[in-house]
Amino acid sequence: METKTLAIVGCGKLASIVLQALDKGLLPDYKIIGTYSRTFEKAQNFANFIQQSKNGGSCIACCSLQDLLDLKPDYIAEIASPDALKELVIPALKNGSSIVTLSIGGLADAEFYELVKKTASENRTRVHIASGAIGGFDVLRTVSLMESSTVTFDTTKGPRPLRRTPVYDDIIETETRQVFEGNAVEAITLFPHQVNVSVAAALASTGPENVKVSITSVPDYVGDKHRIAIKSQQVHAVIDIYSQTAQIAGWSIVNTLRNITAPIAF
Ligand SMILES: NC(=O)C1=CN([C@@H]2O[C@H](COP(=O)(O)OP(=O)(O)OC[C@H]3O[C@@H](n4cnc5c(N)ncnc54)[C@H](OP(=O)(O)O)[C@@H]3O)[C@@H](O)[C@H]2O)C=CC1
Ligand SMILES: O=C([O-])CC(=O)C(=O)O
Repeated sequence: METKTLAIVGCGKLASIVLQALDKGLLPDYKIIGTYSRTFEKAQNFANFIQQSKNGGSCIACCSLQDLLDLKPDYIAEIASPDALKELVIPALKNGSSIVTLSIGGLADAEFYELVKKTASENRTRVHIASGAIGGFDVLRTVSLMESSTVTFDTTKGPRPLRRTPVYDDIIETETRQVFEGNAVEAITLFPHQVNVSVAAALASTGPENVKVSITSVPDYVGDKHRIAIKSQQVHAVIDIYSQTAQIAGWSIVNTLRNITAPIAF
């Protein structure tokens, strides 16, 4: 397999897992040639780490998204935010770069999603939706091909990640409450950093407008628990995933990158 060039957009907590994977030799088919983040110093720290890693090489810290695009990477790992994905996805695909993304919420709008599909297809590029903190996209997509289905997405969280959101109320520090019920488009609009997973599951199945999402807050709850249920005439599947931290999401970027170049793909 020919080596692919990779650039990272968003040099935060989860992106640092990609660097760990590089350093451990888990990304042998990639050269990370560029980094970009809202705060230049973070992009610089990432680039320095990559240059010093025994499995790294020359890597440029970029001052702007355009500088990163000018490097013409084969792949861009977007690990920043749904707004960053919205900003970069069309120019990147037109530039010949495929995207691996964690901020799937940026694709919740149906019209924008169609434009992304069309742009990728016209430019022979692709968008890879990382499984993030969930899984089961294979079942969701397969059942959706077979027959019509209904899909629900239920999340349990502690009050802490909800503190700076519109649904926050002191009561959730001491009492269990359902704090949100709506579809996946409404969910990601209210919680842009919390429910990318619901948009991902929805895009894999019946669509963000059609998946019913609920969020329940439980006092002192640590981590996130997600239950995805798909029900059709022939199949009923329930996917339950608990994770204590969001690290699984960072590792899912690594897994997606490895799958892209692997002789056997899952
Ligand atoms: N699908 C999933 O399961 C999950 C998805 N996520 C997504 O992954 C993203 C990253 O999470 P995490 O690493 O924990 O977050 P962090 O806040 O630790 O890292 C995000 C980084 O991206 C940078 N950034 C934010 N917006 C932009 C932008 N517009 N352009 C360039 N850089 C930007 C930040 O800025 P700065 O450089 O100023 O620090 C920061 O360094 C989340 O925002 C969320 O969208 C998160 C968890 C699970
Ligand atoms: O970490 C999680 O469980 C989910 C999350 O933040 C997201 O989907 O944005």
